[in-house]
Amino acid sequence: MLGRLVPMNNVVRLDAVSKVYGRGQSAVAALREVTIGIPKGSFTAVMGPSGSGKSTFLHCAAGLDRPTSGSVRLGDTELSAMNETELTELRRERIGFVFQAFNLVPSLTVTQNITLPLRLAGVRTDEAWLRGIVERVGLTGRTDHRPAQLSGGQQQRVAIARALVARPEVVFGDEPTGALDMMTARDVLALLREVVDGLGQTVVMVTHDPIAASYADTVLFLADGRIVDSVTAPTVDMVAERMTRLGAYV
Ligand SMILES: Nc1ncnc2c1ncn2[C@@H]1O[C@H](COP(=O)(O)OP(=O)(O)OP(=O)(O)O)[C@@H](O)[C@H]1O
Repeated sequence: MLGRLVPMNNVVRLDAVSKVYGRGQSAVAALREVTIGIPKGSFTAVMGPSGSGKSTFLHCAAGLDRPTSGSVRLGDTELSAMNETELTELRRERIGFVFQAFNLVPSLTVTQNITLPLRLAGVRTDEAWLRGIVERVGLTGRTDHRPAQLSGGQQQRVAIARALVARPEVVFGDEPTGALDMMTARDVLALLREVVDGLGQTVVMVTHDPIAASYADTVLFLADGRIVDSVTAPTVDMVAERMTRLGAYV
């Protein structure tokens, strides 16, 4: 049924990925044989009831955690074969992250926060690219400010710029609008949409919010560790209806 979601140009591919936490009687199967491809230049939202495996999916797909079995590939790179140092390097150089808590360094300016991943990787900043990113996220004129001088939405824009600065193959978001009020959240979601449409970036975002999910091209629904449904060109109502059917709001 999900075959049409797995074309050849996948940036990320999970094959039969399972994740079991703990052992014996206390073992919890958080993911069960999940197979999915994330096409290049797509915006994917991952939804599901609490405990359905969303965070585990994101962590396995992004090389933050290892599956118990199965394969995770970023481009042609098989992640399960990598050691911790290699995974750290891969995350730094090839993956962008945007979290609910913006995770900015308070003592650094906007520009210094954005370019931090490059400095950690020992890579020179491409000034023209940086200017373009800063402009795209709407922070021109704020580059010397510190995080405390910015609103929540502006801080998340810094985090998005930081996620984009190394030209990653994919950006993973874990509830990126979870800490924002609705209006600000919509601005940030529109920015993520624009990053996909304008830069061809691939974005995968875990969210509880049907409005947030409606900005994506495809919504994947997890239940009990499995992808049980997907919706393309989602509307808020379609997403809310699916979530209700999965028992998320009852
Ligand atoms: N470190 C862990 N040790 C043991 N069990 C865990 C661990 N992390 C997650 N789990 C269990 O795995 C299952 C999936 O958890 P996960 O956090 O991926 O779900 P989720 O959909 O992200 O939930 P939520 O929406 O509440 O954040 C749950 O049953 C959870 O209790």
